[in-house]
Amino acid sequence: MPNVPDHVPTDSLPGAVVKAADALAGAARAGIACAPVRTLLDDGDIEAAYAVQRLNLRREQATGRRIAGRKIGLTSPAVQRQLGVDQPDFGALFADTAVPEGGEVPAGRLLQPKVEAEVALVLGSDLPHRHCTVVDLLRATDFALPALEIVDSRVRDWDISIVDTVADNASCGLYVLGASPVPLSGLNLRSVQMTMTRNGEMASHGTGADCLGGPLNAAVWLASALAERGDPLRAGDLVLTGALGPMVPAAPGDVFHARISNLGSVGVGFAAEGDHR
Ligand SMILES: C[C@H](O)CC(=O)C(=O)O
Repeated sequence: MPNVPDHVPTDSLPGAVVKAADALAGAARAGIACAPVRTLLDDGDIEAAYAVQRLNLRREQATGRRIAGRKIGLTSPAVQRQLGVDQPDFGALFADTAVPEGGEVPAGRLLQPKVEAEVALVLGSDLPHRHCTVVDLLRATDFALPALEIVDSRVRDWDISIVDTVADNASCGLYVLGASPVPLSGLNLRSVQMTMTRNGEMASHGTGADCLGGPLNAAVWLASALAERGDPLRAGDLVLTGALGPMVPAAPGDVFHARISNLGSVGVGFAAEGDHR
């Protein structure tokens, strides 16, 4: 039995949900990816997968970790093709998973990292409406930033279905924010162009429109989905709106830089193997 905090009650949850949550939490703790959890849950049961996600988030919060915002995943056709899924999902971003702009990801911190570039939004007001509109979102957003999300999977070889990735907190790993916040006024996020290099070579590109037709559409979808579940976005939340282009696997020693037009640039490195600072 994996060693997971036992002070979050699980009595009211189906056994399969607890078993899947234990498998993913155990994999994260041991640093050894597990078998897909879709075999434990009913085929395509996305709500059960969100129940798994919520249980493990509650367990982490019970250890003192703080949720700083949300990520949207699987927004771009390129990423959907890479993973064989056809709908967006969401997960939670912990405050302690932020990497400073230009910083380095320590060796061994993640199991199977991949990097993607996206638009981040920071909210100045709550978004409590089940039918959030673009206007609600525009009024609630303080500023945008370029971001790198370093996704990771606790499932062996990224052998994931939508159920696996939702259960696994939408494959969250770490994230990096650019240094200069940009107000939304005058900014057309649909038409921004993203290019990302790995070790100086072009590795991924896309446009704002590649993210569910525009990062604001993705954020509206998220705000409505969370309000519907009674856990709305709040003032101060960070939202990673989803990849603008394909994810790129990261190896020790790699350096990534992304530029998003009108937003700026953001970069991160991966420590060389054996460099466990
Ligand atoms: C598997 C991840 O959710 C991919 C992601 O973060 C994205 O598409 O964005």
